[in-house]
Amino acid sequence: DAVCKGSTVHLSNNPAWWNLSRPANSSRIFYGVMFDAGSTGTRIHVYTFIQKDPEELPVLDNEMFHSIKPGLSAYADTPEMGGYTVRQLLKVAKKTVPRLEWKRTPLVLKATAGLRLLPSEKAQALLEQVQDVFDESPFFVPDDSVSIMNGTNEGILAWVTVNFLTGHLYAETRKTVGILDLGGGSTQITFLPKSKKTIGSSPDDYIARIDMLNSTYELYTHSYLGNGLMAARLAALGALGAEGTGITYFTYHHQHYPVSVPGYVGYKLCYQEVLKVVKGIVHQPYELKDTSVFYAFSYYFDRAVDAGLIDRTQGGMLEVRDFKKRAKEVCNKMSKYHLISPFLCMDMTYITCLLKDGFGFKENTVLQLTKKVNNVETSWALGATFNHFQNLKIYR
Ligand SMILES: Nc1ccn([C@@H]2O[C@H](COP(=O)(O)OP(=O)(O)O)[C@@H](O)[C@H]2O)c(=O)n1
Repeated sequence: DAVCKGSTVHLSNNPAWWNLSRPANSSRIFYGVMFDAGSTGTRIHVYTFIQKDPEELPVLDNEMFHSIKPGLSAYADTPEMGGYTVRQLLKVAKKTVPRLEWKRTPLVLKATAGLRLLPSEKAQALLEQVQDVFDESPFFVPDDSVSIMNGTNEGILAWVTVNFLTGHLYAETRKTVGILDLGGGSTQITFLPKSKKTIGSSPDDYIARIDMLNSTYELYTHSYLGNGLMAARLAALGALGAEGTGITYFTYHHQHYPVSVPGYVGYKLCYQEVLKVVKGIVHQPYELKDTSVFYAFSYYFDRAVDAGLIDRTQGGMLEVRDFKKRAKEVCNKMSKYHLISPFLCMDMTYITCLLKDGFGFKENTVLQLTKKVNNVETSWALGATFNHFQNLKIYR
């Protein structure tokens, strides 16, 4: 299957990892299947792990990844069709996991902002359909395998994934990287504060403790529901009213909105409008100045590609000011960029506003834009799999 190409992870910058020789006879190979039911799409991750020592984190040997659009919430009124999309994705797991391993390979699905924002009976109907598909499958279905994940865990688990894949969780230095995730419905920020003041000056529910690899980390983390890129577009478009020129359709949360995209508003006016979605809502952590590097993915990555700031396959390093500079160019030269996406001006301006006036990043903060690290998706899904296998404990 050409779509489902696998990959092997080499963590060459990580001595603890590197020193592991090829699996001896005592090593066990096992698999984990995690579904990410996001607001804009559903994705399957099939992980192959090698466990040498039961006391240590397993080695990730391979990830098989496949995604489809739209997300489950698009089937709010036809939940059985939502179940069908999951059944289609399950074929990837059947192809990847050897038949003999099926009955001990767990299937887990976690839904994010799309289902959080639906009326609960509609969300439940979708989850029940997924549960039926899982129950009919030949795989192992643990208790609580189909659920809506809370936003705090979404941020923490993405932080775990990125720091695991970059080798930071093994290093003695306790140097880690922060993460910025911009989804369609919600957005997450998570980092390990260096200063006690950051923890002291944060609302209690912004701090979470996790145990992993014999270390405890006290993390700053928050998920803003309604501040994902599509949710923010909707809020800002409402604010801009009908002063625009062309009519276009904007589909979000299973609704098609005929919107008049402003022909020319310019960066300043656009910034004023998106600021209303951010101001007074986003908490600014005390310390963001020297928190080394932040990894930014999802829509941060996609829009940086669309705006020509980074290469789609390579990703790259940007500073916050690069988003601002390009947002101005896109908004003030709409004719050049309008063809790429009528929303690029608004999206780039929102990202700039969220980073600067939202979180309070400095203009020279470095953002590492990444889709994959060592060929594995930067997503909460890997961290959620560790959490499931009890290699990671979260306390709140
Ligand atoms: N494994 C993944 C998952 C999401 N994404 C991107 O994340 C963005 C949307 O995230 P989402 O649909 O999960 O949104 P939320 O439900 O988290 O708000 C899109 O840009 C996706 O392409 C990705 O690049 N890789």
